[in-house]
Amino acid sequence: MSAVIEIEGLRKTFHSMRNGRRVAVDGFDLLVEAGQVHGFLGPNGSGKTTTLRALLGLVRADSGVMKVFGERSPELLPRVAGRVGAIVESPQFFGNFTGHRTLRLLARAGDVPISRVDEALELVGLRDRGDERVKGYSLGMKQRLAVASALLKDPQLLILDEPANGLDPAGIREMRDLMRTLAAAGVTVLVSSHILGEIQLICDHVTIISRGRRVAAGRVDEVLAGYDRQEFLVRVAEPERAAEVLQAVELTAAVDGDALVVSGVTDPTIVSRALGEQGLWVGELTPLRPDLESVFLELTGAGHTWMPRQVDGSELPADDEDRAMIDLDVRGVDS
Ligand SMILES: Nc1ncnc2c1ncn2[C@@H]1O[C@H](COP(=O)(O)OP(=O)(O)OP(=O)(O)O)[C@@H](O)[C@H]1O
Repeated sequence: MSAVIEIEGLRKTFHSMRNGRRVAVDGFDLLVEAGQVHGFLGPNGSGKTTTLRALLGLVRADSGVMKVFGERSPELLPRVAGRVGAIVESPQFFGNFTGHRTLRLLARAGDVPISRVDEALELVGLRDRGDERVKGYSLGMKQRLAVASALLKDPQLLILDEPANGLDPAGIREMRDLMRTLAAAGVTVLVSSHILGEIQLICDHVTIISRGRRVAAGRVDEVLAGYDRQEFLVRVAEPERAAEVLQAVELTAAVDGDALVVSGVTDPTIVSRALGEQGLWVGELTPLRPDLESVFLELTGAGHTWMPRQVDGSELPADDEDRAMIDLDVRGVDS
């Protein structure tokens, strides 16, 4: 699979009179391969926008190597710019223009055939609303119009910074469907978000950033599997006695309300057999799979004291700040 975006050792420091020196991105790596819908996940202020801006040459990096379609960015980005659509800063549209007119103007300015306007509107599901003024659009429709503007040149790579920000669940669902449509059409998508449920539903790959550093990367299912504690929820009469029975067969069992959470279960029949032999009949035995939310909380240190680590197992340098509570939006997204 060919690399579409490669970032190695990106570092960016901001200096301001008011806040002094602030390291926004600190030796960050990212690899996005062709055909991926890649989630770029991190809490507020973790460095996502700065990374994307540096990649696109909107802000100058201190150090690091960045490539888009194999070309050094930002120096040689113009060579591949025609293959890249990006929305990193929300575009402002004229409210009095229709969606169609807005895109026609952008198409002319970008030397794109006007026939692409209808195609782009169709892709984002605005074909029927293209003749309405933008000021009458919902926030979700405006976001989709922004995506349509990035799709005008029929890009092979689409970079979207927080496309679901501020959207209601219906808007998020529309945005998700749109990204799936684009992926099915062969567009590689990099989408940043701090909404975990969204990334889990939309993306096949994920890179998690915390305080400017990569703390995990890989296929979403593999990242999740790395944090599977082989836990099961067990519903049984007399959960306290059941916990003792399971502890006697060297399982870790904790009473949770009227049920038990048992960890380290390699074979669930061991649980049902051990309990059945003591006359405790299992009413429910459900695997508790980790979701991105719990993995994210572990990796970024909230609520846990162990060190965040990379997917390759290497530890990151100790830094108390990494364990600080983070401003995390754990909104779920209904499918
Ligand atoms: N122009 C700037 N000047 C000074 N500091 C900045 C600037 N841009 C970003 N930062 C700081 O860099 C850090 C990373 O910010 P960034 O916007 O990249 O995070 P983010 O992950 O995109 O956050 P969010 O999810 O809230 O958009 C933050 O501490 C932020 O305050």
